[in-house]
Formats: sequence, C-alpha cells, structure tokens
Amino acid sequence: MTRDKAGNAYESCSMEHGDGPATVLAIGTANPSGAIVPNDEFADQVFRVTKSEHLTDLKEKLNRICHKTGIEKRHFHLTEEILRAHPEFLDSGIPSLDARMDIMETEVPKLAVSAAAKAITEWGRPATDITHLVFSTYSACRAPSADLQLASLLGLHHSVCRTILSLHGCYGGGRALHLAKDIAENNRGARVLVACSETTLPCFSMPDGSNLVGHALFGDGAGVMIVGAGPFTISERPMFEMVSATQRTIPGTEHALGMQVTGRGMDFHVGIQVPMLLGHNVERCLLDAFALAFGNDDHDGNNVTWNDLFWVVHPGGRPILDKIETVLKLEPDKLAASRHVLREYGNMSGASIVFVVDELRRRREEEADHDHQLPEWGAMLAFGPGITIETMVLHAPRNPKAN
Ligand SMILES: CC(C)(COP(=O)(O)OP(=O)(O)OC[C@H]1O[C@@H](n2cnc3c(N)ncnc32)[C@H](O)[C@@H]1OP(=O)(O)O)[C@@H](O)C(=O)NCCC(=O)NCCSC(=O)CC(=O)O
Repeated sequence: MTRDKAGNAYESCSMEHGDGPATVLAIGTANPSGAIVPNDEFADQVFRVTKSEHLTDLKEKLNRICHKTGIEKRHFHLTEEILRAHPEFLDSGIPSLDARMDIMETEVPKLAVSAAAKAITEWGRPATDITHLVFSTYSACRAPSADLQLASLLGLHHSVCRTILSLHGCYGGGRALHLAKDIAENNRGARVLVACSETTLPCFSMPDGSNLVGHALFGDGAGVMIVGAGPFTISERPMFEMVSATQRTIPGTEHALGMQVTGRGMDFHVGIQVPMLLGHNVERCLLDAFALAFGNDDHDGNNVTWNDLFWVVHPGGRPILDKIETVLKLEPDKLAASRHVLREYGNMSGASIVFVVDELRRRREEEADHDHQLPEWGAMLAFGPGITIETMVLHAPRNPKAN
C-alpha cells in the first residue's frame, strides 16, 4: 500500500505480472429511475408521445415486433416530462444533439456511479484502491468525458489510469472486460473498475419505417465489474476467472450493424441478417478461445462439450439467442441468464453482459444451495458493429459459496 501527500492510501501496481488469470471480484448493476415501460404498452406510448397515432400501420408493426422480442419491460431515463421540455427531440429538422449531450453528460456517469457503488461495497476495499478505470458507452461525444466524471464522483485516486471506449456498441462490455484482463494480468496489484453505462436518449426519435426494431429492443442500464489478478486480499472474493479472450471480426459485415452520430442524435441500423451471421460464426470464435485457454484446438479433447459449460451471451435479441442455442445444440436452460436479462431490461447494449454475469452468479448461488452440480467452465460472447465478436473463456469454482 502506498500513500500520497494528502495521506490517501492506494495500491501501487508495478510492471510485474499478477498471479494467475484476471478474475471478476465484484459486480454491480443499476437502471435509471425515469420510466419503466411494460412491453405491451410500449407501442401505444411511443405513438402517443410522438403524436404519431395516425400512422396506424407503423404502430401495428411496432406492436407485432414488440410481441416477438422476448422483452417484458424496459427502463428509460427519458420521460414524457423531458420530451415536453425538448420538443426538438421529436423534430428531425431541428438539431438536437447538443441538448441530448447536455443530459447525457450528467446522466451517463450518474448511472455508472449507482452500479459502481454496489460493486465497490461488495469488493470490500476503498475506492482509492482502484488503479485503472475502463469506461464503455455509446453516449459520449465530449472530452473530458464520462470516465473522468465517474472517477471524480467515486473519489478515485488521481493516479488512476482511465480509458474510455466509445461507440463499440453492444460488444463494448466484452471489449472492456478483455482490456481489463490484459491490464490486470500485466500490472501486479492492479484493480480495474470496468463501467458500462448506456442510455437510449441519443437514439430516441419519431417512429418511422427504419427505426422500429431499435425502438423495440433497447433499454437503459449500467453495469460495473471490478477485475484483478492475484494475489488477493482477505476481503476479496474471486468469482469468475477470465482464462482466455479473443476478438474476431466477420469479414464483409461492416454494413450489417451500425450507429451514426448525426445533428439530431444517433441513428441505429440493425440488419435483418445479424442473427444468421452470428449463428454462422460463433462456434469458430469459441473454438479459438478454448484453443487459447487449453493450448489446443479441440475443446472436446479437454472433455468440455458446449452443454458442459455455463453461458454468458449478450442478449442482443431473441432470434440471436435462439440461433446460438440451435447451432451449438444447447439445452434450453443454458441461455436462461441471457433470456432473463432480455426479458427484464431489453438490450442495454454494452452494459447487458454485466447484467448477465450478475444474473448467472445469482443463479449459481441459488443452485449451490440446492447442492446442484455446477459447471466449472463457461463461455462469454458479446457482439456488435463490425460485426465484432468478443469471446472469453471463464472458470468458476464449482461451489460459489466455498470461497
Ligand atoms: C425484430 C424481432 C423482434 C422480430 O422477431 P422475429 O424475427 O421472430 O419476427 P418476424 O420475422 O415475424 O418479424 C416481425 C417483423 O419485424 C421485421 N424485422 C425483423 N428483423 C428486422 C430487422 N433487423 N430490421 C427491420 N425489420 C425487421 C420483419 O420483417 C417483420 O416485419 P413484418 O411484420 O412487416 O413482416 C427480432 O427479429 C429481433 O429481435 N431482431 C433483432 C436481433 C438483432 O439483430 N439484434 C442485435 C441488436 S444490436 C446489438 O445487440 C449490438 C449493437 O448494436 O452493437
């Protein structure tokens, strides 16, 4: 432990490597308190607040889409009150990016603080012991950005090394964790706070023929994890070891998924072929990540089959989960944590993966109470524009309560 001139204690980290793989030490999640919208009321609400009820065909289509998403409710910062104060959000002819950014500048770090406070409490060490911060969001277009605000709000030490990942979209959480793994394993004593905070505020617009799927899928949320490699302190409780991590881009698919910042906010494009493209490519990604973890190209050779694993898959959409389940021949409960997060919160872009890990942890603890045999090995999949797939092999104690 080192102390600065003001007497604050902080863990110094060195150029030496940490012991063993980086490990998830704490998790926290949060959603904004603005509005919770049940899925079966969503289309009515969007068309009412945007004064578009005369567009009956579009409204019917949004209703059809909503019923197929597998979502039951979503949380939003954006309320009718905010919309009344900002009529420009509903007029694509008037620039509204600045007004949206003014709100996001406060709300994105604030949401991250709520999640981080839970993670830090669980971690059991002072916030000043955090050595690195990796912040991922698609809602930051200014510098200094949400990472600096989060560091200040949490009272992190001024020596903390900050990185902000912007516009990685739904694979932002996976990329941030991959980066945290590299940092933790290469800097002995490092404790990395990974924060993903997403709000749909930049994307909200009048419903039209091209944005209904975006309206139906996305929600707001923040997820935080604290990651570090050994040696661990007595208060730290290692949960999921991050054994190997890979990134793969599917060639020729850059137009399938995308986000674009415009004067009126942000446009999303979700191509209809995304579930199929992911279905064709996930197994190759998993084989690569397992080859890296076990030093060979044959996960079966290590007596691991896909159904022996626990699964953390970005809940990008119901057909994506269905496709992955089909191609990997997974038993129906294997993606239960992802389906739960999709159902309760929708697709919260990069933050979703943290919610899935948290839900999986909760389920494993519950199953351990019933003396169920839990899988020791797991796989994490996050994907987004590129199309980019982040894959991570995880390892967890068979009994999560034994630590
Ligand atoms: C939209 C859906 C709920 C519809 O469910 P189904 O496909 O089972 O139902 P369906 O085939 O009857 O389709 C219902 C209607 O939706 C339309 N439809 C389906 N997918 C569409 C898409 N990607 N873009 C535009 N329209 C789409 C169909 O044409 C149909 O229109 P009609 O009724 O007129 O015939 C689902 O396809 C879905 O969740 N898709 C999104 C999956 C996805 O790509 N997620 C990634 C999000 S991005 C992400 O996670 C990463 C990131 O952003 O970074």
